[in-house]
Amino acid sequence: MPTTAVEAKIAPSMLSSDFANLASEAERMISFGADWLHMDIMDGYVIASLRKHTKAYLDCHLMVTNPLDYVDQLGKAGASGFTFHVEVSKDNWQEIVKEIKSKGMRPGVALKPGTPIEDVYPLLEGENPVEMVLVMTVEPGFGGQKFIPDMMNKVRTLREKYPKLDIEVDGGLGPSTIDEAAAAGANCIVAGSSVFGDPEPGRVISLLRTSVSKCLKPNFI
Ligand SMILES: O=C(CO)[C@H](O)[C@H](O)COP(=O)(O)O
Ligand SMILES: [Fe+2]
Repeated sequence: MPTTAVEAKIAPSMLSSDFANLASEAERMISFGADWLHMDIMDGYVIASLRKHTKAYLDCHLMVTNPLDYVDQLGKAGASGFTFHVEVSKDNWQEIVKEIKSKGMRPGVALKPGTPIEDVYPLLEGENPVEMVLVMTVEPGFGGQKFIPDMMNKVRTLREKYPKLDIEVDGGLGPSTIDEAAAAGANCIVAGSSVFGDPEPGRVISLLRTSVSKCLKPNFI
């Protein structure tokens, strides 16, 4: 299990950015105080082209059926975190995690709203555990959907069991939903439309961070 302190990580989802200006959009978010850039992946070309322009942590969320097919490609493209879905990796997650680590990336596992939290427990135990769990708070697919508050039960359960784990939430996060997610124990926050759609993205990033930081209990450290 991870032993480092749990920290707030704010990750604007580049799915909501202006794709024609990806490099300057990334630079803009980092200058506004973003910690990570969240990349929703269909293939690795976008990662490779953005990597040429930024040193930022590229937090890649693989919404694909065969994650193993993407490990080598994303490793070469310069991905930082590689988060695959538990629903498509029940039989080969150990091999996927090993491959991710061998390419120098950080493994994470995501689960869809209909998937029980117990399904990720095996991936957090043993010799080669994942280092982050991404609790989807909308159905994967596109930005701008409504946050599903029931998912906070999963976050709470996970935080109680794993005080030092990075727990990421993704979908519908913004000023009106962050307090609920932070109170449940989420520390990595993906936010697309709420950040890119605001005239002051830096203000939203800072608000998200403040909410998470307030809830980081001493026992998480
Ligand atoms: O994984 C995703 C969609 O499947 C995106 O990361 C997510 O939609 C972020 O966008 P928003 O904050 O607008 O909901
Ligand atoms: Fe995502």
